[in-house]
Amino acid sequence: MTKLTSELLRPVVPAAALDEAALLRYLVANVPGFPGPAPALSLTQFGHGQSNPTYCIHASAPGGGQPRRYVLRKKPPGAILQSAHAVEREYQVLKALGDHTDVPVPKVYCLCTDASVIGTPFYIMEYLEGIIYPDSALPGVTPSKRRAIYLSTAKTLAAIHKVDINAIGLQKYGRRDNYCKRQVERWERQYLASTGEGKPARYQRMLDLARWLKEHVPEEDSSPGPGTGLVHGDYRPDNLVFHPTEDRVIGVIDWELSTLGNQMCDVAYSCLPYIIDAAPSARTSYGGFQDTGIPDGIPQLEEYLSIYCSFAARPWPAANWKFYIAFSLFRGASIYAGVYHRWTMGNASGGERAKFAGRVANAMIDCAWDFINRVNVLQELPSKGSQVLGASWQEFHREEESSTSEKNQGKFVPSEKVMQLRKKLIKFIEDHIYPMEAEFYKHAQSTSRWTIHPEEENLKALAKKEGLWNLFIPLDSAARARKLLFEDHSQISLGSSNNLLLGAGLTNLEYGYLCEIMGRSVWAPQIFNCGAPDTGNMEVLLRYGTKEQQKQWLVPLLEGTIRSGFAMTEPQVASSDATNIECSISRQGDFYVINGRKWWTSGAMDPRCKILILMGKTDFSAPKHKQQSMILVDINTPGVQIKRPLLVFGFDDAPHGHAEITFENVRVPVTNILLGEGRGFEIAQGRLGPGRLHHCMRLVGAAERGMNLMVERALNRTAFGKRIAQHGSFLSDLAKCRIELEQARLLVLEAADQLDRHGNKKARGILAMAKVAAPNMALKVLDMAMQVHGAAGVSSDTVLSHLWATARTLRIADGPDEVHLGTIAKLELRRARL
Ligand SMILES: Cc1cc2nc3c(=O)[nH]c(=O)nc-3n(C[C@H](O)[C@H](O)[C@H](O)COP(=O)(O)OP(=O)(O)OC[C@H]3O[C@@H](n4cnc5c(N)ncnc54)[C@H](O)[C@@H]3O)c2cc1C
Repeated sequence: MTKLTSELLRPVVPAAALDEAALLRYLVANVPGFPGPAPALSLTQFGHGQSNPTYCIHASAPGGGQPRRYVLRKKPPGAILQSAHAVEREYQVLKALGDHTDVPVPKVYCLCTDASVIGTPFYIMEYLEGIIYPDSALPGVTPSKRRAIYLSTAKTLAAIHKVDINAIGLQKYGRRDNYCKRQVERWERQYLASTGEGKPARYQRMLDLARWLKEHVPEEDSSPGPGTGLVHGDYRPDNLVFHPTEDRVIGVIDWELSTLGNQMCDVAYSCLPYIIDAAPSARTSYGGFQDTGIPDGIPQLEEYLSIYCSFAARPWPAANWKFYIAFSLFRGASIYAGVYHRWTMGNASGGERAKFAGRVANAMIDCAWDFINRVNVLQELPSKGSQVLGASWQEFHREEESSTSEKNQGKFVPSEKVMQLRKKLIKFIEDHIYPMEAEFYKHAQSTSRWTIHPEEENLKALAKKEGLWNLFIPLDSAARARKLLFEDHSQISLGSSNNLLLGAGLTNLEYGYLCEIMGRSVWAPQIFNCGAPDTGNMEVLLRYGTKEQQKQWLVPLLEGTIRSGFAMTEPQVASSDATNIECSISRQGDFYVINGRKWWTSGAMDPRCKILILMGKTDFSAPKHKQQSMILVDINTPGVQIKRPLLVFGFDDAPHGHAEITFENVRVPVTNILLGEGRGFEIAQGRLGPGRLHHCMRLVGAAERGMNLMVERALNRTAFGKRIAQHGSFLSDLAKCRIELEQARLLVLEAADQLDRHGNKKARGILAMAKVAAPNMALKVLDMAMQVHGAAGVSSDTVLSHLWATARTLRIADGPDEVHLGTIAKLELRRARL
């Protein structure tokens, strides 16, 4: 169940009606930009939440036009507990955060402390249209989205906790020391005030719990040191507004309980869904995820915590976890007891649900005692393991990366420019691509599979805007195209808002550090316009295309408005030996006529595919390596027929696909020949060198993703009384995977470096080594990752099986292993003879 902010609005109940005329006068005078001079005003009320009544103001200017919306938040009417419902403090913290930090909060406009206007103080803030998830189990949300929502929740909490309170003027917002001690006393007092004679019944176990907490306050609570600072105080899903389409928090709301203090209380409170389902309802059972099972996609508690710890740079909280959870339950119980008390007096703002709040309060108290009596509440990790968890696996590697680059020495140390691009890429993939993977898969399995998911084009536009576009283009190829296309000052417009169509001026080695990142998701490369076979085809056009060919086909490929295919392989001949190719290209006047059958033309099923580079024979009687030519074929030329999509272990890789295609008397202009008749092999060498290496780079990235998923799984899954990560066999397999991965990565980087320094021909030995090593390594790592995932690993519920299937094809595609091994062996023997 998800709710748009607007869906939470209800008509204002008579008891909550405000003096609209007085309010309007105040708004016109005090809210900058409020529609004036005499706007029409209407009010609705937010139906969720149990604390300060919150209204939506709809204001339209007299002449009509789009009404503007604002949010008004006020103290509840009637007698209220001292220090509760302090809207003035909410306003103060929202203003400080909004003005000085990146913490997502609604903008505040004004604070009215004059109770004569509408009966109580209130403030006005921005209306955020977004999604609120009232149920922590996120029913009706896809698993990948659930995961993204939880990760964003953890990261946003970390962002709040990292705020420098001195820098934003909140140093006097509360005391940082002895927070828990003071809180236990405060909430005990509130509980006593909400229960007892003439009020709802008091539960003795709550008073016992208060005593236990006072006796177990952690040592760290007594000083204002690390781990203290801004505390939200009620950090849970329904106080977060998410972006309508992206899974990120756009507004943290309800700061009523915020103060300075011990931030681990916020963390534990945000973890309560794992312990208890505290939503007030008529239920009698309140088990959290750890009792009822974690909904698919929601990370394990340890992972959620590790993300928080890594982003907030906080140590693993196992030592005092029992206290913090028990405290959160205690505080929750006191809050609910207050809500229930207000309901019995008829002034709870949360409507009918408040009548169940008393029941939930008692369930929280019982749950706290059950938790206290448990032997193990959070995995005590050995110091090294907890370091990894505390920094999260990805962060751990990121830290390693940045410390390496800081030293700025050694052969494979990326430059600052590359590191910046790499960071940007990682962020882009984590923020925009991982969260869409499940959706892309769903689309690729639906009846619309051969169409493009609209979000793919949106993400391409975003990637281009961020300068993450065509990064694969090597310096020398870019230089040639730039010269050809622009030197004569012709009016060729690249038609793009940025000038990055010819890449970022990177060497193959530099691109290696980036291409690897793209390999982590099968959907990523094309979003950065760096997917095969387009990159190889663009490379051919960049290096060998005439000016006219570049204008017609290269420019739209660079723009990403069309896609392309490479048609070499034929079903009837062993195509690993390209001299076998039989497709004929015969000249007839101003045309070439093509006849033949191709298969495995990747990308040709894509509706955006407009151009094929076809390899065939122009002269069957020429010397063996001079018979072949490459020619451009518009896919819509009469005689080109797509016969069927081929499947790779059942994956058809829609919407790009791998096509079987027939060519029957296909006539293309002679100007479509590339470089000249008989020069196909020459081009193939130029195309396949970098292209092959890109596959290897991506395979390193795919393996790294496999490692990542494998480690996360092993840390979170228990078998035979231990985490999988604690079983000896796993540890040695994991270590071996890491060794193989690093070996392959170094080989790939070395090949890229040699390609840059010596060119294709001289680097062919090391290129062949990388081409054999990378897929075999990736297969081993991904296989191990699948093994650790058990049945889930071979299903389509994780990305592993698809990554594995793709890696397996690369022991064949772009030349089978045996051919590359032959190249390596020949060079070895030749060296021995010298
Ligand atoms: C997913 C995928 C995508 C592809 N995309 C494209 C594409 O876009 N365009 C395109 O043109 N092609 C593409 N291909 C085809 C691919 O390039 C060929 O499959 C590959 O070149 C091998 O050719 P073949 O299938 O005819 O195998 P064959 O040449 O028949 O070889 C079969 C086997 O024979 C053995 N063998 C071959 N040579 C030797 C040797 N010298 N020594 C010892 N053993 C040997 C190897 O075990 C080899 O696997 C793709 C293939 C796949 C699986």
